[in-house]
Amino acid sequence: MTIIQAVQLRKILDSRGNPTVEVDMVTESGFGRAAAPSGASTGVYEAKVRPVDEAIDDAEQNLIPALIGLDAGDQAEFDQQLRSIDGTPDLSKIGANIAVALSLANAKAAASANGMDLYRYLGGAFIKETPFPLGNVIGGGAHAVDATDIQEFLVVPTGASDAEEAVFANAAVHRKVKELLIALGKGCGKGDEGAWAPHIDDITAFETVHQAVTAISDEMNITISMGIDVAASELWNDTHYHYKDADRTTEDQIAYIGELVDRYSLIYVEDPLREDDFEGFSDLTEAVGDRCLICGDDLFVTNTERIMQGIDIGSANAVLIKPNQVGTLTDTYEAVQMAHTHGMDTVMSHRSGETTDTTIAHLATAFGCIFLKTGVVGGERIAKLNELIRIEEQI
Ligand SMILES: O=C(O)[C@@H](CO)OP(=O)(O)O
Ligand SMILES: [Mg+2]
Repeated sequence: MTIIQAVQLRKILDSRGNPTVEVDMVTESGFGRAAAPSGASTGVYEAKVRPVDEAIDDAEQNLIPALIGLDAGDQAEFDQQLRSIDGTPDLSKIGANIAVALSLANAKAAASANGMDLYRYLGGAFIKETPFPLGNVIGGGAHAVDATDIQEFLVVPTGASDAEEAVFANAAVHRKVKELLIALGKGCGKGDEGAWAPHIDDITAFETVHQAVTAISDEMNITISMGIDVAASELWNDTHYHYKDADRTTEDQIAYIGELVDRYSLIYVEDPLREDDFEGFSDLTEAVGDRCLICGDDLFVTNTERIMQGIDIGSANAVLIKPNQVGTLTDTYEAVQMAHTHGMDTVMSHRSGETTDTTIAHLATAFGCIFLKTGVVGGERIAKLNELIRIEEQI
């Protein structure tokens, strides 16, 4: 049923118009398709992507033949094969883009051969809830030109009764933000992930999102909370965090983020400090971790060794999970397990360069992540949000 019979690789478009890899995997009675996403604000410790054309050529000659005949139902063995054929710690030989597309397609082929949806196949019989969507409504940083310094101003309807209501609440906030920006004379286009990308300072962005959240909370009668992804490595210039209106030392940055958490009741802060500053993260978590999730993205890069380093000194209370940062589903699963075992929450996340692949909605549900971070609008974002709604309907 699950013996791999054929694997096809192809180059497809991603949401930024760049090429990416898609894999079709066929087993005796199953089919799985998955595509690799890509980041703009990538962490330096992420697994390494290879240029698509050469990576596909190389894989067709040197990798795919070794995968034919393997059992897609044995995910750990499949991923181990990828790792041993690659032979590098960062998957730079076969390319993490090839690896992640193969690894996810393998799981989907196995699920399909078993006549199951991926979330059920991976999550088992006791899965009974989906995560809530966490989406950015204003953004800048590496995702838009001339917009905010902070990369993502996020919202999550923590008081919604289910994920479907939450998805629509986020969309309503996104619409309200547009209205408020136009009223400010700051009407604008969107960044890579569908968030508004106005030419405003960060505090104006906070105030605008806060106003939008308050209005929609009242209208829908649910609590909607705010969060941010600072993507601080992008602001760091060796000595300071460089904002358009200020330079902040690490101490200043920790104090500033702490103030923002209290001023805007932020429940989620991702990458408040640069990707090597485990200690700075720990100081911030100590200060506000009782009321806010401090989440490591570039800090942890979905890598168990780095997550363990953070656990040892209390760097964070949440881990961002991006399968393509680490390259295989087995490694992704182990990262989630390590986080949960140590009392940390996990947030499954899209990348800024995406396709209409919906796999992360299934993974987030199967793995018990608290949030699915995947934008609010835009075809490649709503593909995942709509899949979340379908999954919720089934469980
Ligand atoms: O920083 C992030 O969390 C991601 C997704 O929002 O951005 P990118 O994919 O560009 O790394
Ligand atoms: Mg991030």
